[in-house]
Amino acid sequence: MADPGNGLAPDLRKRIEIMADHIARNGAEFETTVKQKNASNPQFAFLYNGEGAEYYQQVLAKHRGTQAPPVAPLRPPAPSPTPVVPAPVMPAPVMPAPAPAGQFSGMTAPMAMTAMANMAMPLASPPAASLATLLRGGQVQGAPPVELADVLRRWKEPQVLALTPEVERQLHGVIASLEHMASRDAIKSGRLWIECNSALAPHIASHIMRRVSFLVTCAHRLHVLYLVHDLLQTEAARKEPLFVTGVLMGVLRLVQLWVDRGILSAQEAEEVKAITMAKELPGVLSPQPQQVTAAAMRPGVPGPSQTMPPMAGAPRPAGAPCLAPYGAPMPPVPMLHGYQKQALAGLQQTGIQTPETVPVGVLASMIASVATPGRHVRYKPLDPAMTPQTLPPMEVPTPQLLAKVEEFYEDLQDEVNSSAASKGRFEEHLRFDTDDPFPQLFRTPQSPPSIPPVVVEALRRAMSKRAMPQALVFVTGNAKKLEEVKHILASGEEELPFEVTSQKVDLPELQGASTQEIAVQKCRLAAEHVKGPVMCEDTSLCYHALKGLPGPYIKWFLEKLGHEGLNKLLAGYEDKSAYAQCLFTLCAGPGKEVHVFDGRTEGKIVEARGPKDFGWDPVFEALEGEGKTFAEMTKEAKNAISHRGRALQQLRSWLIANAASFAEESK
Ligand SMILES: O=P(O)(O)OP(=O)(O)OP(=O)(O)OC[C@H]1O[C@@H](n2cnc3c(O)ncnc32)[C@H](O)[C@@H]1O
Ligand SMILES: [Mg+2]
Repeated sequence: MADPGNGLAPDLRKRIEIMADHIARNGAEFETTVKQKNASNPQFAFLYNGEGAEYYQQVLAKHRGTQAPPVAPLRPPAPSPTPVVPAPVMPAPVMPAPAPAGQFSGMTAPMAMTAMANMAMPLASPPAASLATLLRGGQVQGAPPVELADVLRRWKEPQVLALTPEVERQLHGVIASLEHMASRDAIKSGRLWIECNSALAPHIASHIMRRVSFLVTCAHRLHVLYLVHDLLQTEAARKEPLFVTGVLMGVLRLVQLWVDRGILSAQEAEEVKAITMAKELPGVLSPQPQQVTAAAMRPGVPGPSQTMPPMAGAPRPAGAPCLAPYGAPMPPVPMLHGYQKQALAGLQQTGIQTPETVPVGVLASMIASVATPGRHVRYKPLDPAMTPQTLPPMEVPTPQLLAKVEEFYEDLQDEVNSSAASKGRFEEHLRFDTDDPFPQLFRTPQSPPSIPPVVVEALRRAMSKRAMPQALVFVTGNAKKLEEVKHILASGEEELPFEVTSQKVDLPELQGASTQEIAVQKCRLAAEHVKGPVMCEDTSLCYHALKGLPGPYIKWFLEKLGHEGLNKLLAGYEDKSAYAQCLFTLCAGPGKEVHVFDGRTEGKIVEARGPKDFGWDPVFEALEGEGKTFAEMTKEAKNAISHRGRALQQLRSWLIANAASFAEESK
């Protein structure tokens, strides 16, 4: 039988294998929950018989030691507020829950949970538990409903045990450090501090529990909860990422993690959930404002309207004992269970609820009721190992794409022109207002942005330049030629869309039937030598009287006869006319086609005049040279009419027009 995993993308296979492993270990309810959470997530389509479903069933069956069921098409479960609750599979640990092992055994689960209950504000619902049940806020089938009064009877607040002023001050600092942000560092250093003071764990726990009630903002309370959570997590010595979204979901998931780690029993967790979700606590009276104030003014305890200065201990009343003996009960503090807006002194008069005045549990319930399932996306930091660290290579734009870009801008421009009531109005969009640093263009919503032609042109050039080979090598052994070529390219109106470099190679002086043939052969040799795109140049001086000779062999004639000899060649002829010919050749690489560009300048052979630094320049007087030999002319004047200038102009135009295809050919 074919392996259903074959053909799946490696990351999908991996995802399926991990998921199957987790589901096999955690049971059907876990699977149900994961399915609900990922109903609209295409990455988990295999859960509801999308891509990879067969492989998923196979891996799952292997884990479970069963036969994979046939994959029938299913629809992803629609997120429902009242989903079907499968039978729980996790055995509920025996109560009371064991305190976490390790040095911080003094911080019992009930203590931590009582602290949390204070933060979250109370009340009831059913017992028993599982992750699925908790997350769905549902009730386990057949389980009796939780009696809230009963829960409260069993979950008593622990006694608040006195701390030394110094420890109290330090604890104050730990909690204050979480006021604005539960940063990883703040939580970690808080946990380390608690672990260092593990001998005082029960005292610290009870102080945290009491203080949490008085923290002014819900966020601050939540941050302290994170600290408690971190502590318990570390104690349980197991790390696993949270993957639940939303405030309430986060809290409930936290509770479930504690269940998973044996810190809480499932029963306890369900009770905590009941308390967290409750809008009111039965039979718990709201404290009188003065009680709260009195409690708030207790040594080291900030009042409800006080903010905690970092690392600052509250003043101790004069004459008060510095330190109650460890373990000695402190005077009673008011019960602060339940949703008690009166506890927030100064705010009860307004009747206005703000996030700061609504306790965490109530706020979480509100958010849960308005939040659409699946709308929240859990924040997940990017994993650098899975994130590309460099940009992908830039695609070379094709000529068609470039044409489309230009077309687009043209259309845009047409649109602007036609939508403007008049030309004048359009121009107004482009005008800068002297009082307004921003041009109208960027302010008028009805006018589409106009891209100035100069920008379009620059863009086109930049793009076509990028499309060019890295360098086009001008192969020549003649420094004077190179100098002229550079000069001509630099002074041209249109920039050559690639970078010209040069390489001095003395190629063999070939002979052939025609100047064209010689030039083509030379260029092929050059491309072989450079192993890339090249351009070459061959110059001839052709006497009409001698039927084109010396032509391509002018180099030898010049070397052997000099300027005088070049004149003497025509001594027997009336016709002193000649033309200079330049053949530029271009080749994309070894074995590629050679393109030839032919430039000519008519003139006559005269006695040498002018500087003698470049070939036969002193003896050639161009017809358009106003009586001057090439040697007597300025560089600009010569290049404007020269054989070289003309051939190079043709080459430039061709390359600009065929930039992309030449680049493609040169690959
Ligand atoms: O390496 P390559 O490019 O072949 O350089 P080269 O000096 O060998 O040049 P040619 O084979 O094209 O030979 C042409 C001869 O004409 C000379 N020459 C070329 N262009 C010239 C110009 O514009 N004016 C005067 N003399 C020129 C050049 O110095 C050579 O003696
Ligand atoms: Mg040569």
